Order: sequence, then C-alpha cells, then structure tokens
Amino acid sequence: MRRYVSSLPQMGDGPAIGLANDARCVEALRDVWDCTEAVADMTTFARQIEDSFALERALDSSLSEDEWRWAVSLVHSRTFRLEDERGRRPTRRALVAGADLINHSSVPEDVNCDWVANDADVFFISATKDVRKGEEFFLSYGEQCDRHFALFYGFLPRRNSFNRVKLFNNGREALDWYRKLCGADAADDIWNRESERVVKMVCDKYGKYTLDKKSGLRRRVIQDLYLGEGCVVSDSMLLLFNEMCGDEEMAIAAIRTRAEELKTKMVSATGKIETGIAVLDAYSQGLVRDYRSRKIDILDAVI
Ligand SMILES: C[S@@+](CC[C@H](N)C(=O)[O-])C[C@H]1O[C@@H](n2cnc3c(N)ncnc32)[C@H](O)[C@@H]1O
Repeated sequence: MRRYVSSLPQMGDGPAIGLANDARCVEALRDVWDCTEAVADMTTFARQIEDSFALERALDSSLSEDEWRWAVSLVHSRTFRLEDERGRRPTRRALVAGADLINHSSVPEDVNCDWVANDADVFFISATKDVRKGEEFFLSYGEQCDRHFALFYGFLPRRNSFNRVKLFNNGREALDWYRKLCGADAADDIWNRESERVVKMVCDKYGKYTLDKKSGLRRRVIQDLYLGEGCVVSDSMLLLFNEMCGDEEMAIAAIRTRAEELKTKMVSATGKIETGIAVLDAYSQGLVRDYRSRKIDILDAVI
C-alpha cells in the first residue's frame, strides 16, 4: 500500500491534478468568453473543497489544506465512478490500483480497453481489441470537451473530436443577438412574435429541462448552441438560425459573424489572461494557452 501511495502524483504536482485545484486560474479565466462554464465549475469545486476541508479538519486538526486538495484531486482524477443504474445504492468511487494507471484517449479508434464493476463490487478491466506487446492501453474517461480534462485531470487530449465552443448560452440570447445584428427594434411586435415561435419550435425539438433558480420551476431551455471540431454546427443552432433567417446560407453567415465576434473577443483578452496566469507554473500556463488556442481554432475553421 505504501509503495502504491508513493507512486501517486505528490503534493505540489499541480499540473498532474488539474487546473480546478488552483484558485488563481478562476481569476485568470473570469470574463473570458467560453471560459464562463470553466469558471463556474471551478467555483463550485473550490466551494466543495472549502466545505469538506472544514469538516475533515474538525476530525483531524493536523490536516493541512494542501494535503486535502491533493487527496481530493487524486480522488477526482484516479477513481472510477460506480453507479447503480437501478438506484439501490448511492454512487461510489473506487480507487483500483493498477487500473488507475491507464491514460485517456478522446480518439475512439485508439481506445482499446473498457471496465465494469459487478453487483458484488468485483472490478473487471478488459481489452476491447487486440493489443500488441508494448502497446499502450487507453481508456475513455468520457466524451467530454477540453474543459473537463484541463480542469479535473490537468491535461488536454492529443486530439479531441468532442471539443466545442458555445456560441450562446440559450435560445433567447441567440435571438436577441440576431435582432441587434439585423437592427430590429426590441419593441417590434412582428419580430417578437416570430422569435417566440422559433424559440418554441426549437425548444420542442431540442430543449432540455433545467431548474429556474428564481422561480424554482423546471423550464425547457435550448442549450446546445455550439460549434464543434471540423466545422460542426449543432442541430439546435442550425434550426434556430434557419428558422429566423429563412434560409440556410443566411443562417451560416450569421453563425460566421458570431464566430468572428467571439474570436475577436478571445484574442483581445489575451493580455489580461497572460497577466492572470503569470502566477501559475509553466505547465499550467501552457495548458491555459493551449485550451484557448484550440477554441480559437474551432472558431477560425468556420470564419
Ligand atoms: C488515472 S491517471 C492515469 C495514470 C497517470 N498517467 C499516471 O502515470 O499515474 C489520470 C492522470 O493521468 C494523466 N493523463 C491521462 N491521460 C492522459 C493523456 N491522454 N495525456 C496526458 N496525460 C494524461 C493526467 O495527469 C490525469 O490526471
């Protein structure tokens, strides 16, 4: 056991355990387009660490905050989530020595093994294709965009076909942006009726239920308004703009305009980001830069 623990990333190995563990990153990324979700994740994570540290500290006053952050990061980056689909048992996390050495790949063809745990908590890991002697095993830690890996694991997958850039937070924001682009008046009745129709139509097809914090009610919202790797435009965004613009060419032109606008915003924030990340270690600085440049590449590809 001691040998195993000493083989783990040690305290201070920040990069190996993710940017979410560094509060200074939250400041560096705040207000920068498309990092808003990363910042929200990091803020939640920081609060969870603080709250749980206070509880642990009550049990063991010799525990330092750095030790606690290190332990939480290892649990995040090295454990397997055991979920009981029938809901009879709460979700648990298993630290499986040996299996926790397998790296992730976001390239489906490179993934060559998979895992499962049975009802008796026996953990199986098996090859899903022939693996030659000396070849590396790769698991999929999930079909996630770069944000997830940078924040909670401290790396970016070599190639990530699941990476994306969110162009709008919801359908109303998108239509409001488009109204301004067209120079229409916010009080224009015809425009507003048409917007209502489009939002309802896209919501019926692609909307997801979310909890409205103000009213406490569940509402259907259009969320997946994104561009993905290889000039992929999400179905909900294409439908929304097709309906509003009346034809596909104009819809694509509007999406391009938005991409250009966001790229300009991201590039112009570079100075602020560089100042913010100057306090991070060189590895983490590189991670933030790569994270942003991959987003810019996605925007560039459609411009
Ligand atoms: C479950 S561990 C995998 C084993 C780890 N490489 C080790 O040597 O202990 C997860 C950590 O491995 C690293 N990792 C996993 N997949 C990676 C990849 N494709 N590229 C770079 N680092 C990766 C990250 O530091 C991540 O937090």
